[in-house]
Amino acid sequence: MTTNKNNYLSMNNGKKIPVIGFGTWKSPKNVVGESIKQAIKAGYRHLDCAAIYKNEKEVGAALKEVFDSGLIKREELFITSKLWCTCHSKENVEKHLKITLADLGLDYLDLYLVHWPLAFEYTGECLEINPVDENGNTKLARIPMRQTWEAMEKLVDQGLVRSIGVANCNVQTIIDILSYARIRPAMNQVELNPYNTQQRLKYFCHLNGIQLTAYSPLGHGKLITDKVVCELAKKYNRSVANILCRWAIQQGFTVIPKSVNPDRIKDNFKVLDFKIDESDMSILNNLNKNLRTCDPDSIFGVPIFA
Ligand SMILES: NC(=O)C1=CN([C@@H]2O[C@H](COP(=O)(O)OP(=O)(O)OC[C@H]3O[C@@H](n4cnc5c(N)ncnc54)[C@H](OP(=O)(O)O)[C@@H]3O)[C@@H](O)[C@H]2O)C=CC1
Ligand SMILES: O=C1CO[C@H](CO)[C@@H](O)[C@@H]1O
Repeated sequence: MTTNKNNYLSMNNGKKIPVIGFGTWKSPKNVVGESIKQAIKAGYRHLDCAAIYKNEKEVGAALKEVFDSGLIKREELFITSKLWCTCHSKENVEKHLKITLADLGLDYLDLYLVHWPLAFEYTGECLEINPVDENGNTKLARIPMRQTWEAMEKLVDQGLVRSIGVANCNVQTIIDILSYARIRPAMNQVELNPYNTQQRLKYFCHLNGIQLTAYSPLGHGKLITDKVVCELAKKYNRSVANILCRWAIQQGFTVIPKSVNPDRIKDNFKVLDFKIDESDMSILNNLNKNLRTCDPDSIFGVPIFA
């Protein structure tokens, strides 16, 4: 087994999160388990899951195998999951965390995130991405973020989750949460890559002690063919994915590339043993075009970043 060379970042509650994690969105049910096992063997100690990815049962089966085989202990892993937008009411927050825990076969999560600062009508235990009315408009629910956040805080009190945070939050939404939070968000997981550098959000989160996780670090695959990044990959004798993940780590973010390909899973982890020069970091930052792969306007018809 590969030696665990994970580096960690400290969150505002003193808990540590490995800087390199493993994404699971769009990992099909029949391969996600194998990819989780390969990731753990390659050295990943941080797994990024979500109820809406609809593969948590399969992730859980793989975790059971690795725990039962003695390959790794539960406490050596940092496991994140996320509350979907249809489950924001105070009753549903605890109910759906417990469904996620049962699916993953765990008795606690290291980090539970509110997946979007958006509340949709409840669709029952079978989650829908966005329930729509007869005109195709997303059915929003009148549930203030404060209700959801207070329910998230209770999960920490009960010992069901070690840390809580948010995803896809802009500066304004975080200011709102900080105005009533008893437990401050430890993490904001957002789209971060050289096409979407989010400098203002980075500055704000840093000032307020909130760590950032870079999701879609490869631009959901789109950045892999970028000419500038390909040139830098040649210069450093690294893969394009390595350059992109290293860019995120050097900004102080945790990063969660996804792959179901065994060679890429191994390669994407090799980002802790080289450094990109400051001048090349600037070249990467200059690629910014505020491009969002996960644009809530196109996914849900709700332009929350406008
Ligand atoms: N909080 C949120 O709202 C969101 C969270 N996320 C999280 O972030 C994770 C990562 O983001 P994601 O959008 O999946 O996209 P990534 O930016 O990680 O890119 C994944 C894509 O790149 C391919 N790929 C992976 N490694 C390589 C490589 N070394 N060379 C070439 N191609 C590669 C993958 O294909 P293959 O599998 O075939 O290798 C896949 O198509 C998600 O899986 C999820 O866990 C993502 C979006 C939103
Ligand atoms: O994590 C994510 C990926 O899948 C979801 C559903 O399509 C996205 O909305 C979300 O941001």
